[in-house]
Amino acid sequence: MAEVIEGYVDKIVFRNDDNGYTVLSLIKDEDEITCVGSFTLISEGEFIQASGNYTEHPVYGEQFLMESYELKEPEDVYSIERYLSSGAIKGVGAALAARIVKKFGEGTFRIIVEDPGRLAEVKGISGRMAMEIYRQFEEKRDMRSAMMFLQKYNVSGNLAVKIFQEYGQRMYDIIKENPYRLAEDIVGVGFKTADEIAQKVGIGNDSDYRVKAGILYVLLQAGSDGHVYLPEQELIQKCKSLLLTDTENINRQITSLTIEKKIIIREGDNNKPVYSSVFYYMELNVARMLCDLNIRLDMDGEYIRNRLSFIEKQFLIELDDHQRTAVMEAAGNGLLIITGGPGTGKTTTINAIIKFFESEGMDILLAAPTGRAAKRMTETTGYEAKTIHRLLELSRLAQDQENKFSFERNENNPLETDVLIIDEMSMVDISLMNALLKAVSVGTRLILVGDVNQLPSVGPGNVLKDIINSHNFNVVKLTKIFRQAADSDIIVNAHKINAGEQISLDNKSKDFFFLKREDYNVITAVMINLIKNKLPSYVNATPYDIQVLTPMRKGELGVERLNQVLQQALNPPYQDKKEKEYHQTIYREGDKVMQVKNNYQLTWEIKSKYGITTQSGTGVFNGDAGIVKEINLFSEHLVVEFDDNRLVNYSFSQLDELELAYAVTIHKSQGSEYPAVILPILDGPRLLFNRNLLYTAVTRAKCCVTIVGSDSMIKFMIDNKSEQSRYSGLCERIRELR
Ligand SMILES: Nc1ncnc2c1ncn2[C@@H]1O[C@H](COP(=O)(O)OP(=O)(O)OP(=O)(O)O)[C@@H](O)[C@H]1O
Repeated sequence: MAEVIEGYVDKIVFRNDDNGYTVLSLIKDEDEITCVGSFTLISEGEFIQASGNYTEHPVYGEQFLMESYELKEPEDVYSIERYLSSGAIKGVGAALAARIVKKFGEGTFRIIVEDPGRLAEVKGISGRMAMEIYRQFEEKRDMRSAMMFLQKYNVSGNLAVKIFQEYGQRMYDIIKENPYRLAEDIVGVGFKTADEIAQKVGIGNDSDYRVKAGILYVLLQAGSDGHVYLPEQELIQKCKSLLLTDTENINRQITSLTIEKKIIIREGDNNKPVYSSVFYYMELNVARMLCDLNIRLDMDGEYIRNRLSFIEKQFLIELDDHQRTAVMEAAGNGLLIITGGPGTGKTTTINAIIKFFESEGMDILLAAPTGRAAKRMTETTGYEAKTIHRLLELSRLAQDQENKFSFERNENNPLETDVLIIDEMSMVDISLMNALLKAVSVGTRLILVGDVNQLPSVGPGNVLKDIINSHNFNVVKLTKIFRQAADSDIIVNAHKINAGEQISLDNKSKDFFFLKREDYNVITAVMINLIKNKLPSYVNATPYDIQVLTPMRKGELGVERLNQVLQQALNPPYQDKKEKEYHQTIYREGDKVMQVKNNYQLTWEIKSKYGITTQSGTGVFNGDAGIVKEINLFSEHLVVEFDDNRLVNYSFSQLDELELAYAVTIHKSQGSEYPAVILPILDGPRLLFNRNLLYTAVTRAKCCVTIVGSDSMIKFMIDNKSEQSRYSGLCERIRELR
């Protein structure tokens, strides 16, 4: 049986803004009661009637666990004054509250609502302020009504606040007429949520708003599959199965969206590509800016050759012909692309290029698309490399709008450098490329380095491949595997896989092993043994550094199941190790986890051994891996330690940004390197099991690759050249500009 208590909210002791979890002290007949519960909207000074039960917290003692509450109008002058002076109404402090109540007594709230102008009769309140008091008073009430209204549509408290803040009272009309606007205007509302609301409101399947929103949603989804556009027929088919409406209706709304300039159709092109306009202009810009940068720069060839010989002597290195050409082209062109597989001398070439420009007294900047790749570039060149996001100085983050960010460095404030070298270009998608190129002014030498055979970027586009295939720019392909690299079977096998040649699985190698096992459970048991016992000493690393990479998310050998099994084996429940279950995943202190989306707002700090913060910053990126250091069940937070001892606090409601990372997909592993990689390869979708995927997986390992599973599947993957195709028009856009 729930108990009911009444009192004033004296103080909000703690509030988690993400999930509304609140600890407050309530004054009831001069007693102070600690109440806890998830309520976003309770403010200090309010008089509430709460129902719930008293519980005993092991650390904090007796608490009242609130299940629900009702806001009561304060009934007496004392209460009214207390409410007004609580800070609930900004600009009204204790003295002013006392004067208002003295003047209007028990009728104060009625006056505020019905005749707010009269508040100006009180000394210190202008007519303007009177209206402001009214507005705030009403807004609180309105916000509550809005939340109650949205609750009918299963909209969470947090989202309801966002919706109300965006639209105010217009919210009711928008929800009744076109809830699909929510999907456009509010981060956190997608087509599916809007569609659910629309159904409850009674909006029909064929509604124009619905069909339009559906078309935009399908294009957005295509983007998350890596496509920059969709051919018209494919778009229509996808819309039909999503919306269950007829082709004619879809065609009509495609036309309408074209007129509104929300989408662009390339009528003349083969498969009639349909772009969301944002992507279309990105692609056009990238093509144009690349062509603009691609100018000949005046540098005497003989002079460069001499300088280079000098550098080679100085650093005791002899570049091969391709590498030398790369340095010459880098010096004489605004734009150069260098591509090659592992061990073909890309890093050595980058270093020679840096030395050359440095000896010319030029400014050089280095960057890579991910934190890990930037760190590696720093290590191999000895110069600081930043992530592209940092280089471009990410800025002005609108609250809660993690996808809407802008860069300080752009066409109006370009990077001040003579040379810019970007590594791991295969991971750069069309929107990052667009942002990058905007910040590079003509005359700067831009050098793009990458391995075109790696999997394409996670985000939309096929940027590196398209640039190379356009045959419009200077490209140096490095193909020779240098002697030192040729000693490594990881590198030799990677090149074989890429060339479609079968690899030897006879275990005569020192760094490439194959264990034939054909049963899921046996494969898992073998992997656990490798991680716990065999590999750490072999590669001189901790079990944490040994990474399982798998092609899939689902299935017996998919990321989801493997993470459960590996967690149980490598970090089982233990006495006082704290845990938190969230959406069917258990996070436990000591777990290996990975951030799965870019979050530019998350703050990190580095602490000294005395616990003092010595450095702090923002931004945790997709693919960053760390360890759960601490779980605090009371304040509902979890602390993860990432590379370089960066500590990041996650509220429990942010846990969907983290995944267990004992196993990760090969796609997610791009740009990372691990001392040892274990690949469970048995069976799965044929389209996915291709050469490209195996190549990317193998090239993630520095010291040792172990494949556990089926040799026939490995053979199949090497033979399977089919890549999942991506719809991207960058190559054509570049060619059009010739
Ligand atoms: N011109 C050269 N002469 C002799 N050895 C070279 C030359 N260029 C590179 N190497 C050696 O070949 C190996 C691979 O070179 P490097 O690390 O530059 O290649 P990479 O393409 O960057 O490789 P990865 O992509 O695997 O990092 C290194 O041991 C390097 O010292």
